[in-house]
Amino acid sequence: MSGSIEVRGLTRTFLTTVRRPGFGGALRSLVNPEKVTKHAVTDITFDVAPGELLALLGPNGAGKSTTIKMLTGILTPTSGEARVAGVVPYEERERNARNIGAVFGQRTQLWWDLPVRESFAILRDIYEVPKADHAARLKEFDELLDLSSFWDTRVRHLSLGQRVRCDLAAALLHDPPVVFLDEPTIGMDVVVKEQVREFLRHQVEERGRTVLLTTHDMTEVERLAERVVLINHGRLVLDGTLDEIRRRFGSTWQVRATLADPHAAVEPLPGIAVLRRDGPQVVFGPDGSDAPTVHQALKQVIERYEVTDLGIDEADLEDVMRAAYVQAVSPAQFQAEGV
Ligand SMILES: Nc1ncnc2c1ncn2[C@@H]1O[C@H](COP(=O)(O)OP(=O)(O)OP(=O)(O)O)[C@@H](O)[C@H]1O
Repeated sequence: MSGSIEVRGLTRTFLTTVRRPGFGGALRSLVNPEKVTKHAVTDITFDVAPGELLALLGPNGAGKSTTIKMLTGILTPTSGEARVAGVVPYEERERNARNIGAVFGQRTQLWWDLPVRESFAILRDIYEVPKADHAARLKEFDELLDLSSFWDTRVRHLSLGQRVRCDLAAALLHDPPVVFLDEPTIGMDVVVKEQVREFLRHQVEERGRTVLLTTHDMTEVERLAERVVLINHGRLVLDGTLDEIRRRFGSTWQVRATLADPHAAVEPLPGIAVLRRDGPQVVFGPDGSDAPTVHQALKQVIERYEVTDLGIDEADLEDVMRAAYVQAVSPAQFQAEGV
């Protein structure tokens, strides 16, 4: 089954009541409530290919969770449409549920008062997973997530990291082609975070699952995603690979090379300027909007010059994304420029 995600002009508004200040205001709101329309997600279009992991990024309140809720069938869009593994999620909720796994890092979907293993058994029955398949998957998940040391514990007594690992396993026990993860590693320590990332990488690379992930953790994005979609105030402002985004917004890399021949002539390379030269020490930097990524620049420098030592300084992804948020004010402009 193809695990693609197709999103076309997806829009969701909420009608909310404004509370007027003070006691008199509260009374007036009761008698004559003032309604305002909140635009949570506006005209969002993107695709996720089968077997791809896409990071959906944006500041607090940007509309990430609302988007995921529409794709998991929890919310119906105001307009636009979406297909997940060929199914319109909010029209065929049950069919969609069989095709997807979902983990919301902030809350569990397991039975709070049951030992985890019993929750797994209930899910096996709900999804009608054959016993042998269920056992094989649990074994695989245990090897990757180390669950057996606590899966006889009630969910309410698990630590956050243990609970989310169980949530991940529970979400994948029925072998869905598409997985939605809304801040799965929030609040975890670095060791558990890394374990979860390794697990996710395995699910994408070895099992071919399609993953849509939201996170505020740029290390996570760097480790897991090749492509990101950035939304701000409910609108898509950027859709591109990390390389493209780094090239466009992270133009602060430098390559420091020590030449074998201190007198060698040094010239600029395509998209690469010579920033400084001091004997054998040469510092290269990006030149213009078509500058290569730092890794491509490194390759060009090594191919062109004989060097005895190399170093790189690169803007970290956090800086790059900050620049992207600030600059991506006009979605039309960036789409026109093909970013
Ligand atoms: N049920 C609702 N009723 C009214 N407004 C809502 C509702 N759900 C979300 N919103 C509003 O829609 C906007 C988008 O919210 P959403 O939760 O999708 O953002 P988010 O990008 O997931 O944020 P965060 O990173 O903080 O989780 C926010 O302004 C939020 O207040």
